[in-house]
Parts: sequence; structure tokens; C-alpha cells
Amino acid sequence: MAKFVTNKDALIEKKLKLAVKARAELENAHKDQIQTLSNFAAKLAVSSKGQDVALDNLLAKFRQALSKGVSFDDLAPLINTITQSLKNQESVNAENHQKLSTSISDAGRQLQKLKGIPDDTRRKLRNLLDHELNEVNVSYEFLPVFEKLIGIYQKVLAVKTKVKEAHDSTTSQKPELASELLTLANEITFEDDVAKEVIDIKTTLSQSAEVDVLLDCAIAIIQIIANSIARERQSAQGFLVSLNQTLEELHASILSTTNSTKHMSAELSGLNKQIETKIKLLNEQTQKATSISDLKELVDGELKLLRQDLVKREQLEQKDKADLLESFDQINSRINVLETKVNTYKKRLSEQQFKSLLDGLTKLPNRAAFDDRFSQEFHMFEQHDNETTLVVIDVDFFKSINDQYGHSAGDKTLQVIARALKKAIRKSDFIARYGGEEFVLLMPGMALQHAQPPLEKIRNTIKAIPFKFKDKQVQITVSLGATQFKKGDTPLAAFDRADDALYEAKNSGRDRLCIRK
Ligand SMILES: Nc1nc2c(ncn2[C@@H]2O[C@H](COP(=O)(O)OP(=O)(O)OP(=O)(O)O)[C@@H](O)[C@H]2O)c(=O)[nH]1
Repeated sequence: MAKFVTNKDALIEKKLKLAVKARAELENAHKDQIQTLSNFAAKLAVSSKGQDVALDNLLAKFRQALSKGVSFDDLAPLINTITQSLKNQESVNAENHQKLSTSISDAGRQLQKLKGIPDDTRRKLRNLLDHELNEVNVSYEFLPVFEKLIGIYQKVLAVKTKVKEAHDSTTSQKPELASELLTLANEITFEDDVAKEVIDIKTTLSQSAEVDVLLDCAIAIIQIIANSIARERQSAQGFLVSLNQTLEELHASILSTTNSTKHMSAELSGLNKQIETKIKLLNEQTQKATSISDLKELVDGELKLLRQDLVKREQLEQKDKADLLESFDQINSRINVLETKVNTYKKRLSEQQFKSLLDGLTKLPNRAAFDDRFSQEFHMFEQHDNETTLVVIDVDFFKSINDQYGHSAGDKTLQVIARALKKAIRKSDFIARYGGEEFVLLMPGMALQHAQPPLEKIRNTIKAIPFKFKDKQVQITVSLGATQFKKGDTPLAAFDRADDALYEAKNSGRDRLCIRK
């Protein structure tokens, strides 16, 4: 019996041991599973960290629950929520993937539209957009595509920056230079045959301030001036040559007259001597004559000879006179020719001088003429206290006329305004084009206090001109700044005062007259 019991106990003990071992193995397996699950949750948390804060929190909670040994039943709702959140994340990821693909594609296509991309870069870009981008399935695969696209962008940028730098260095803007050249073009009076060329240059200058364009214009202006100087020099040389020729002819005429006169007088004195000798001989012979008939015969013969000599002498004298007269006539006509030539040249010179004081466009006196007259009037004021009003007149918004209707419309406007100004002032006043769209008016003998009505009249006259551009009625106004010479002034101070008054007129709304005492 004891043996039976022992055997039974041993069996139970064995079974128990087996059961304990199995339980331990089960517990270990469970532990392993929990560990694996925990590791998985940790990995998941790391890999999806930052995508969604709620998912991050859920996964952290899950790992905590696992490490605390919460039962699977308690974990089930958490796992459900996580699964749902992961699903949501999936669709967000798919959407992001699509967005990323579209934005890479858009960026690339935009780049493709640029001109001047090197061929191999353009090829790489095409391949990236047409193939490589389509092969991307998961977001991280975008990274190499991105890198390539950025590389292409950098290359294109480098090419474009170089081109722009080169472009910038040659096409920098110099508006002050443009305006100086325009003033120069306005001040020089050109011959009619280059007028069109000058208008074109002025149009270009008013539309562009790029250094390249300015250089072209400057060269064109220099060429026109050089041609005009060459023409002038040629004509001066021509004049000198013909003057020289005429002088030589004159010299030759005088010389030949003197020679022939000398020759004639030698012939005449020879003839006179001959006549004298004959008379002397006749005298001697008459004294020697013995009879009247001898005498008669002798005298007759000698008288005949003498008459011949006298006729010859008379002829010689007449010829001498005629030659002399003819020669004087010749000299006279040559002198006349010379005089005409000199007069023509003198006239031409004075015309040139006059021309250089006239503004080519408006035909009003130019700035040089104004400066001259201004200092004269100022001098008169200093000497005689002559009351003189000085006015600066500027066309309002003139630039916009050029911009909207073209430079030649602007030129025409200036001509019309200049004519109107000239007509509106007194005979004793002096108006000049100071430059651009600015005019200056000197009113000698006019006190500032009396100048207002005529100046307002001028302003209204200009305002009333019915300008029409491109079939559009356009009103053009001017602003005026006026002052009067006063004791202790310098010309510059007076001018600055008028200019300040103009500035005030411009700043207070234009189309008005402002006065500075
Ligand atoms: N057509 C033409 N334009 C000229 C001439 N001389 C100067 N200009 C232009 O006149 C314009 C003057 O412009 P701004 O000085 O800005 O003055 P504005 O447009 O009249 O404006 P405000 O004076 O301020 O009322 C510039 O665009 C010059 O290019 C010229 O002889 N003919």
C-alpha cells in the first residue's frame, strides 16, 4: 500500500512539477509577448512621433499600460482607439503625399518655363517630372527627388544670376545723365536736315535712362555736332578759297593796269620827244630857208608828219584812257564781287550767332540769351533802380503728356505754349525757354505789385488753349513763381526767390501764381 501511495504521490508531484514548469513557460512566453508588444508600441511611437499629437499620446498611454501589466481586456479599447487613429493618419498621409507630389511637380513645371536653362539641366528636370516623381510611393521616397529638384533650382539660379549681373552692369539706369543729354539736345540748334534725327534722339532720351541707350544718344549727338562743324568749316574754307582767288585776280588786274600804264607812258614820252625833235628841226630849217616856196614846201612836209604824229599821239592817249577805264571797271567789278562775298559771309556769321541764342524747338531765346539779358537787366536795376519783375513759368505734369501721347506731342505742346507766351507779353518784356518745360520772363519797368493781373492773364491764356491729342481734349496748365529785383540782391538770389515761388505754386496744387517779395 505504501508503495502504491508513494507511486501516486510521485506521480502527482511529477504532474505538479510539470504544471509549474508549463505555467512558468507560459508566464515567460506572456512576458516575451508583452515585451515584443511594448517594443512594437515604442517603435510605432517613435516612427509616427510628430505626425499627430493625439496618436503620440495614445501610444504613450499604451506603452505605460503594458509596462504596468494591465490586462488585455483593459487594453482592448485603447487598441481600438489607436487603430482608428492610425487609420485616420493613413488617409492624412495619403493626402499629404498627393500634396507633396503636386507641389514638387508645380515647382518643376514652373522652372521648365524659364528661358536660358542649360540643356542638360533641362533634360534632368524633364526626367525628374515625367518619371522619377511618378515612381514615388511613400513619402520618404520624395526626399531624393526633392534633393535633385533643389540642385536643379540652384543651377538655374546660378545661370540666371550671372545673366542678371551682366545685364545689370550694362543697363544700369542714369536718369540725371538722360536729362543732361536732353538739355544739351534742346540747346543746340541743328540744321533742318537733321531735325528728324534730333527729335528721335530726344524721344529716346525721354523714354529711357539706360546707360547703353544714353551712350548711343550721346554718340549720335556728337556725330551731329561734328558733322555740323565739318560743314561749317568746309563752307568757311570754300569762302576763303574764293576770297583768295578774287584777291589774286584783283592783284593781277592792278598789276597789268600799272604795267600797261607804264608802257603807254613810255610810248607817249617817246612820241612826245619825237614831236619835240621834229618841231625843233622844223624851227631850224625854217630859219635856214631862203625862199617862201622852199619854206612852204618844208613846212607843209613837216606839218604833215607832225599831224601824223599828233594823230598817233591822240590815238595812243585815247587807247590809254580806254584801257585804263576798262581796267578800272574790271577792278571795280572784282571789288564788288569781293564786297558781296564778304557781306554774305558776315550775314551768315551773324545769323549763326543769332541762331545760337535761339532755342531750336520753340524759336524763343534760349538760356544763354536769357543769361545775357538777365545780367543786363540786373545791371540796369543796380544803376537806375529800374523796377523789374522776374517770373519762372513751368508746364504742369508735362512728363505725363510725353508718357501718354508721345514725345513729339510734347514738343508740339512746348511750341504752342511758347507762341502763346510770346503773344501774351508786352514788347518790352523778354521771354526765354530756360530748359525742358520751363520758361523765364523778365518784365523791365514792372513792379511786382502790378505784375499779378498780367501774369494771371498769361496763366489763363495757356489754360484756355484747346489742346487735342489722339482725339482727346486735353487741358494744360502752367505754374508761375514771381519776384522782383531788390536792393542787396544778386542775380542768383533773385532767381532762387522766383524758383522758390514756383516751388510753392507746384506744391500748393499747380495751375497758380505764387509771389515772393
Ligand atoms: N517732349 C519734350 N519733353 C521734354 C523736353 N524737355 C524736357 N522734357 C520732358 O519734360 C518732363 C518734365 O518732367 P518733370 O520735371 O517730372 O515735371 P512735370 O511732369 O512737368 O511735373 P511738374 O513740373 O511737377 O508739374 C521730363 O519728362 C522731360 O523728359 C522737350 O524738349 N520735349
